[in-house]
Amino acid sequence: MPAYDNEGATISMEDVRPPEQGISTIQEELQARRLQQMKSQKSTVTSRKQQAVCVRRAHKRYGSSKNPNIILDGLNMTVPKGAIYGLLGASGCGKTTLLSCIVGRRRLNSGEIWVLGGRPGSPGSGVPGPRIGYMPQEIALFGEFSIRETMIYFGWIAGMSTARVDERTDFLVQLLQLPSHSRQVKNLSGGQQRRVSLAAALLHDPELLILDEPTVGVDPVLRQSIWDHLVEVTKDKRTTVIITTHYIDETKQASLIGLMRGGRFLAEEAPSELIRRYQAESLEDVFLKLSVLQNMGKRRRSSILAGVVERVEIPAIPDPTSIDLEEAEIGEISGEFGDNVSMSSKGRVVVTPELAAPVEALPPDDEPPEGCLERIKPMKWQNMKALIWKNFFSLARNYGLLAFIVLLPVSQMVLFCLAIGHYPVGLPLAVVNNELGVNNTMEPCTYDKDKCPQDPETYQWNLTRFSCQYLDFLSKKQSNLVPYATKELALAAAYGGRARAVLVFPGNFSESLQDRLVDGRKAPDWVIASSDIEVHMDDTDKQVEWMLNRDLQLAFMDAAMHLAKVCQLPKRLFTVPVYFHNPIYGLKIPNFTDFAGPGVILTIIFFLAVALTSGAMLAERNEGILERSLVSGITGTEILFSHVIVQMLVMGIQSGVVLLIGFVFFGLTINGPLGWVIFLTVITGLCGMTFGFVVSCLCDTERTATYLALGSFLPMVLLCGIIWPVEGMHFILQWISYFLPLTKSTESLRSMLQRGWDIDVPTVYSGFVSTGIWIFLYLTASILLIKFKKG
Ligand SMILES: Nc1ncnc2c1ncn2[C@@H]1O[C@H](COP(=O)(O)OP(=O)(O)OP(=O)(O)O)[C@@H](O)[C@H]1O
Repeated sequence: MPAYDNEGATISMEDVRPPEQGISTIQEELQARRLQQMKSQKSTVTSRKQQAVCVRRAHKRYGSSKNPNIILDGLNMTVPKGAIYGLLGASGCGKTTLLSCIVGRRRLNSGEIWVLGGRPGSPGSGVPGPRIGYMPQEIALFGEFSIRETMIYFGWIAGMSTARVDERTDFLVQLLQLPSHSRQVKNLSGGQQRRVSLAAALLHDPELLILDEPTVGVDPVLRQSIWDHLVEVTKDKRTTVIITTHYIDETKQASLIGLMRGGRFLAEEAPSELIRRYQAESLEDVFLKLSVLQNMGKRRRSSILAGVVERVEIPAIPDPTSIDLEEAEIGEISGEFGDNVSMSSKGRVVVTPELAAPVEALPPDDEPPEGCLERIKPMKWQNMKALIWKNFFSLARNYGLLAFIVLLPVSQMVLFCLAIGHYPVGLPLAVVNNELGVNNTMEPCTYDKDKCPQDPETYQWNLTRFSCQYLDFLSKKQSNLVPYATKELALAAAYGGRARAVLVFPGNFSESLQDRLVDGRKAPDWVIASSDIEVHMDDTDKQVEWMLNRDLQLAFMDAAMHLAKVCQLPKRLFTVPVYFHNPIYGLKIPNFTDFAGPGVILTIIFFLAVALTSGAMLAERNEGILERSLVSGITGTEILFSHVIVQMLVMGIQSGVVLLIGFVFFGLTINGPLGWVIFLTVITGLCGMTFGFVVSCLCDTERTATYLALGSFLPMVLLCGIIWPVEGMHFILQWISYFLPLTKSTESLRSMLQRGWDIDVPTVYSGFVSTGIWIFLYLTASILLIKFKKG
């Protein structure tokens, strides 16, 4: 009767026992079941709640439903209170997955789990929480912490006083032969680190100890003393232990052994029972026999098996009425062991009578399903204290990170202030000045600066070499004027990339200009044409083209004003009749650094916070520390808020550094309220931090987090009005831009810094409001992701 078939490689345990014995045992068993059904039963749920751990019909798969990787396939497990339960199985068979479902960190796809009388994760169950001591497979410790600090962290979470932690630490250091408590975890050997991890699980004397391979890298003597300790703590039945190990023989001291294979238990028996049934000398022998069965491959017949396993019995049911009815129906032990062999048996789960716990007060029944918000638990002071302390010390001990925190914003701000927004100077301009004659490149372009070309008596004008006057003023803005003999040569230089613009002055430029200005009505077209400066520009670089254009026009205005001045005429007589007064806000000479400064400051603070926070969170998660903390009873909300508190300090330092460099050292304009400027900068950092939380919750690895952070960086910089006004974007992008976290805050900061506006102006306060909303959204998203993104 194969209950589990693996590609036709099923070997039933019925195949390996004498047929008459198999039949009689089954008949007895069926009769016992019928009897049991007729007897009055304890409630199934109540009996399950009285076990330390009870798993029923557990199904768990990874991957999509189309391509599932089934890990638990209808698994049943019963761990009585006070037992040491050895969970064995081939590597990758799902032991860790089962344990993380038990501690409430992963959810089953279907099935039920009771842990210490409650459902993991349900209110009042205490699981996850200090009722459990969990040692995960990874080291899951802070490398920078000493042994004592590690114990203080986990002890505080478990609600212990520091004095009690010290007392227990002394005991555990001795028991587990650890070095001095002041040694940093990162400087310990792998085996020592595992023992510290075990000590952290044992520290608070939990009701249920879940130890995932605690004896890896531990010498046999110490391994024995660990087992002795486990036996000791389970003596009074207050503590239950579930332990996974690859050292099979050490589990002979366990009360029960669960052999996992193919998503179910192959056997769940007392070790002595297994040894008896397989008539083996030791557990190693039992497994050796099973391994031989495995090696025999896909052959079904018991003739082969019989040679190896002389006689295999179905375990008797110690007391059929002691097992709940539903369990009896599904209590078939089935599964496989090894790669090719699967076995099934009508065996019973052995519940050793002496291990059955006395009836005691049980946690309240599970409450009806709650809404998302109700599931977010309030923060506990003891947990916050431990987390803030841990975050602060992790930071303070990491000198490289500290240097990064301070030096990165410094270098970025210095680079921005030095590199961005300044006027391009020294651009090569090709000048063909035909006013100087054929030898125009040789002849010095001079003019009498103080002489008015108008005769003071006759008022006749005699304007000469105005081109030189113009070039003199132009050279104050752009000094790299290169003379060329002909227009063709100058254009060739521009086409060859050796000149950014070509200026050509006609031969009679000054004369024609004079005719045009003095009596424009009589000026023929050729006079108008030859009074123009001919300009050919390389427009590839728009920024350069605009600045050059402005210089060329301003140089003419300056030269004309100078002419008016020396002739004692009204200063603006010859200028374009459009007069620009001092700007209402901002500087008369446009400064791109001032325009981009606010956006760049906020971008630096925002993305540094994203990088730091997501990096810290992912490191914590990938090293297993986050998981372990969550199992210890810390909530996602507490983790996030503790990071917020410590990162606020970092944010304060970074904001101070960035603002100091920008405003004090590089003199960026600051006309507005400094307090609000600092506050906006800090809350933008906070917003970045919360975005970092979302990134770290969404991504599983640092690499994907980096991609996501980088992927959001460029759109943010492009669309938030940092380097280009939002009004100049496509109207759809303008809409998108208004919904991005840095748009409103950049505009707000710019208005405070350059316009000097205060918080009561809508443009200013909308930046604060928008940032606040984003913080709330990001924080809520991360809390929900931490809460619900399991397994
Ligand atoms: N997060 C995950 N996503 C997808 N597959 C996973 C995930 N975690 C584990 N698995 C797969 O589930 C299977 C069971 O893994 P698990 O870690 O539970 O095994 P295990 O019995 O504890 O192994 P070992 O003894 O080597 O620690 C493995 O095939 C593993 O690759």
